[in-house]
Amino acid sequence: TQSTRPQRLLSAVQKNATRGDPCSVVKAIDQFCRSKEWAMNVGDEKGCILDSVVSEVNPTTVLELGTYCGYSTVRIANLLPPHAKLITLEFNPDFAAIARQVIAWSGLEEKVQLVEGASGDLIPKMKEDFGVKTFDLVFLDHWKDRYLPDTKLMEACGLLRKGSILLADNVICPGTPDYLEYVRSSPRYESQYFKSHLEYTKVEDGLEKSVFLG
Ligand SMILES: O=C(NC/C=C/[C@H]1OC[C@H](O)[C@@H]1O)c1cc([N+](=O)[O-])cc(O)c1O
Ligand SMILES: [Mg+2]
Repeated sequence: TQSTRPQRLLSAVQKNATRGDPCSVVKAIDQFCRSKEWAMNVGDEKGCILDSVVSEVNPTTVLELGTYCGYSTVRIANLLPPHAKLITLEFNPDFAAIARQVIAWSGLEEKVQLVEGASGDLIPKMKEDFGVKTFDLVFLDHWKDRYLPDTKLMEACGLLRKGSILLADNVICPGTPDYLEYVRSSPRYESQYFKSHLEYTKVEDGLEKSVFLG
């Protein structure tokens, strides 16, 4: 039976990265995606912008929407302070299974809670089932047409506080026009665009950082 791209990505991590070394896991995935097969990880260029935002926010509670193979999960978790936690939601069980192994290889499983399911179903359960009050940082990287409805849902569920940061991938490519319009025009957000490129390509893409003003 044929292997899948996520399975081949995991094999590359297990072959080329050192167990317990998150940076070597990130490097191995980027090398695989540049030299072997493109995959929809945030990548090294946008990854540096992600790192700088995570370091600046220094969050205690982080939500990631769209785990895929766990690349950005590892990047974020690697920068978290000791008792901080990252909850990452993934709809696709095959992706989730690969991501668990990538996260384990990096040695960061203590900081990460990967939950399988649809963001629209799981977000309303964050307070009661996951003991979350509010999120300091949310990284949006799942279905592009879910960014806006899920943002409105987080607002409605009281999961954002004054100063909570939303960081959204792919606001240009594949693009999230309704989300971008919302965070840039709403008086409840202060937004900033970080111009970059679609992972492993020369195509323009970027990250949108939005501060919730309460
Ligand atoms: O669809 C993208 N991400 C959403 C992922 C969707 C899939 O993973 C989460 C969900 O379970 C679904 O199975 C995407 C697509 C491109 N792209 O260039 O097509 C680039 C990116 O960075 C992306 O995050
Ligand atoms: Mg993306």
